[in-house]
Amino acid sequence: MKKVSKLQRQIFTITTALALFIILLLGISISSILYTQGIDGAETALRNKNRSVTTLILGYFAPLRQAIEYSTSPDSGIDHSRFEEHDTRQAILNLFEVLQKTIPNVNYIFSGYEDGSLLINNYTPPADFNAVDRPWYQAALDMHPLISDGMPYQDIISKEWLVSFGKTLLNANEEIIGVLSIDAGMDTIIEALSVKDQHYPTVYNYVLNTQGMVLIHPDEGMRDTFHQGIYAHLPSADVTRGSLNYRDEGRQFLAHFDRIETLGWIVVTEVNLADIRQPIMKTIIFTLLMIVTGSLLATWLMSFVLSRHIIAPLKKLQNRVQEITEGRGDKISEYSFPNNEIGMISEAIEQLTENALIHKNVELKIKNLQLDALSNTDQLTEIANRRKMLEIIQAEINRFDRHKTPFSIFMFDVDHFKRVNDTFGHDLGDQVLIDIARVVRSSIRRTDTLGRWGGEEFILICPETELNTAHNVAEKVCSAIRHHAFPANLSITVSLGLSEFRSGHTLETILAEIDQKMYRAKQNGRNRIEI
Ligand SMILES: Nc1nc2c(ncn2[C@@H]2O[C@H](COP(=O)(O)OP(=O)(O)OP(=O)(O)O)[C@@H](O)[C@H]2O)c(=O)[nH]1
Repeated sequence: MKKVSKLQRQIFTITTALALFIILLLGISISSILYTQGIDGAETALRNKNRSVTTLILGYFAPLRQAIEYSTSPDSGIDHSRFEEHDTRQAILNLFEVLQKTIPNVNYIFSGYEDGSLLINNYTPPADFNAVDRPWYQAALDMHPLISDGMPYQDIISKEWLVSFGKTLLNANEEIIGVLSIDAGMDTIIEALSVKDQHYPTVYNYVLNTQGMVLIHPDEGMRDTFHQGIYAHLPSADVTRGSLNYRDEGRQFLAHFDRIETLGWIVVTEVNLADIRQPIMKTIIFTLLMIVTGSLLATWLMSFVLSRHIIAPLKKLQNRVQEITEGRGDKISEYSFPNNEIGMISEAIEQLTENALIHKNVELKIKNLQLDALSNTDQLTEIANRRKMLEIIQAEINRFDRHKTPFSIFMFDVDHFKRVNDTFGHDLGDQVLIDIARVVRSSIRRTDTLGRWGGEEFILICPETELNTAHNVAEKVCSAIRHHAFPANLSITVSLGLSEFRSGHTLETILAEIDQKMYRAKQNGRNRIEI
């Protein structure tokens, strides 16, 4: 698995935190908007439903009420005070028949009189029938001189739901002589009340009378009961319609009501709030899920894009700098930095690193050279030391082995040097050794190498030099020392052993040989050359 970089993790954490913050803000505002919209929508649906049901009821009963008004008024041409006369009775029955046929939904139209008699077509009342005792008669008396409220009731025989309206009949002296009433079928109204709303199927309608008694309700059990829940929350009678929110038996309801004054009905359209909340909550949860998914996807996409455009070049830069610092800087990088600020900065850093490294390398080379010089040079005389001389001799031996190039080696030791030290001190002794090195170097070829072998012993190597020539060089060296003006007018001589390297010699044997020759020169009186 690809390792996630620290920067990548930081970008991811920041963008995710930002996304969660946005989700929280969006979530709160969208939830509250959706909730308010949902409730508003339900309220509008309740209002519209209620309006349509009320309009239907009004439209349904209007012709019935007109028929009552007409039949009880002098316009009908009937004098009801003469109801006992045969012709009048016949005229009344004829009028009833016409109205029954022409007005839809009319079941019966009839009139009852003070004497208990009833005028009606196609109906035979029971033997003990007394019109004055019937509820419709009483209702009309109660509402005199207006038409009584619509009073729903169930027919005893057919079990059909009916509604009746009535109005008092008056004589010339404006005295009540009877009641004219219409019975109408309620099927159309009950059907209209029970039609479900397409968007809010749990919405239902019912009808109360002005005293809060349930006249019509989809739940049969509620009929003729007092609806305390809503009645307690209904505003005063002068408010004809409106919305209300009430709690009943632990449940909360949203309702819209409309008073139909001519009928004495209150048409209520309501819904249990829990039924409305459920789809709203579903919509909110679905929307929130979409927001969360969308925001997180956008965040991850943003992290990915940022990674591509920021982290990838930085990672490349990191690798490139590492390559350079590990000495693999000459490797051609397959990656080209992007053409933006990051790319420019990356290239600048790459260049800086390269320059810094080149500078460091130069410094290192100088230091190495200095170190090399120090390890190969004698501190006092500044000529090659024993280690370096061994290297040079070995190189000459190798050349000899390959090309048979001749070379000679000298070893010389300062005579009675101890006395110099003892007499003039160590510092002066040092100065003598420095002078010897300088004098000898100036009297030999550039290709010859002088080195200090240790103490007051020196060694000289002369490449491409045979014994005879080497002997001359030795003479020249000894003479130069002898004639040099040393401090304190000291007269310095050396004893010198000299050999030409020949086949059969090795590094060890040639060194041993010249050492012995030098020793012999000492033995033979010093200030001399032994070949
Ligand atoms: N000042 C000085 N003295 C040195 C140095 N290296 C060796 N010596 C001295 O050189 C002297 C060498 O003495 P010896 O080995 O007895 O030889 P010599 O006195 O030169 O006598 P012969 O070699 O027999 O002629 C010693 O006193 C060393 O201390 C140096 O770097 N500086």
